[in-house]
Amino acid sequence: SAKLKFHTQTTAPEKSSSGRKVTIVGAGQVGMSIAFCFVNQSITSELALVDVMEDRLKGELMDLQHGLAFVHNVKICSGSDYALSANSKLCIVTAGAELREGESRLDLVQRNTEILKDIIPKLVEHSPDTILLIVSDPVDLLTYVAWKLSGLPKERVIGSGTNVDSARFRFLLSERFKVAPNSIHGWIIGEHGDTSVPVWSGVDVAGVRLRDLNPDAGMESDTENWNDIHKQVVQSAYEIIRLKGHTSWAMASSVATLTTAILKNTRNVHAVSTSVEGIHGVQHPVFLSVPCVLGESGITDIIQQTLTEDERSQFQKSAATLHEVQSNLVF
Ligand SMILES: COc1ncc(-c2ccc3c(Nc4cccc(C(=O)O)c4)c(C(N)=O)cnc3c2)c(OC)n1
Repeated sequence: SAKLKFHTQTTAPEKSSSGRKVTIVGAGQVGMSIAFCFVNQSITSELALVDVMEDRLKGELMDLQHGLAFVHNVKICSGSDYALSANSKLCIVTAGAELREGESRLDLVQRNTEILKDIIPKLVEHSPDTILLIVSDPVDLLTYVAWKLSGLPKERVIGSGTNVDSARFRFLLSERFKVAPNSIHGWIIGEHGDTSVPVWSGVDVAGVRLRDLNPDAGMESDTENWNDIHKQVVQSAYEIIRLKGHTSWAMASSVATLTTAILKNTRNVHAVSTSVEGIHGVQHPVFLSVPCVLGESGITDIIQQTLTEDERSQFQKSAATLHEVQSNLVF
């Protein structure tokens, strides 16, 4: 059969992986949006898609591969065998049960804990040096569960946390400031979702602090109602799910940025979920989002922000709630 003739130039064996291989577990809306983002932004040249639904995976693989002629090449493999994830620098976990009618978040976290009990040990078995990035919800609790199940050092178990919340915050601020979202510093920390904490004292554009323009910004007394923006951030996930059924694009762009920081060791600072024991007076081993420096070894440093008494107490209240739920988890 017709075969290209090579003048082979090296006797070196083909390397087991590029050192920047990424595995995505979960071929749902979020997992595949991340994969599509990776292929189009050339985030990595080696991608493994792992899930239990083999037919779905095969279709997604074929559809992604058929677009490779238009972008930088990516070696993509897929299947239900976790050996496909071997030698991954980063494993992104988007798998998980969807909230069912009448189910509470606690029920969901127990079901998803069961699922992580199957997934995490297999990922670590095939990539003992990997970094885990947990996206499944409730992300702060599931990142703690993944850390306990993996046995990895805490700097290598990261939750997507409030990275998307902070991006939504910066987008909504950009609509009022009339400048681009990536020109605005704005941090949402703590628990991803309902009880996240906006750090209003940290909102600035080119060093011009919102609190210097409006000392009441973020307070109930604020006549300009800046706090409505945080309320919109909390509501937006529910609103998007009501309107389109799920969220995907912002999370995919967020994960692509976090992955780039890790693969390229950029030391960019992102709001992601990490162990905050000893931070802002938290005594328990819980995972919440704070500004973290991301590099090739995972979370190398946490930026110590100065919080107001109110921000600090909100943060500690979230920590106490997560600690309570964690103590009821069976795994
Ligand atoms: C002990 O052996 C074993 N084997 C497989 C699983 C398991 C169960 C559900 C999984 C899973 N979720 C899933 C699969 C099927 C149904 C549901 C659901 O929400 O009903 C959720 C996913 C995913 N992509 O969301 C990915 N992997 C899974 C893996 C498992 O979970 C406890 N245990």
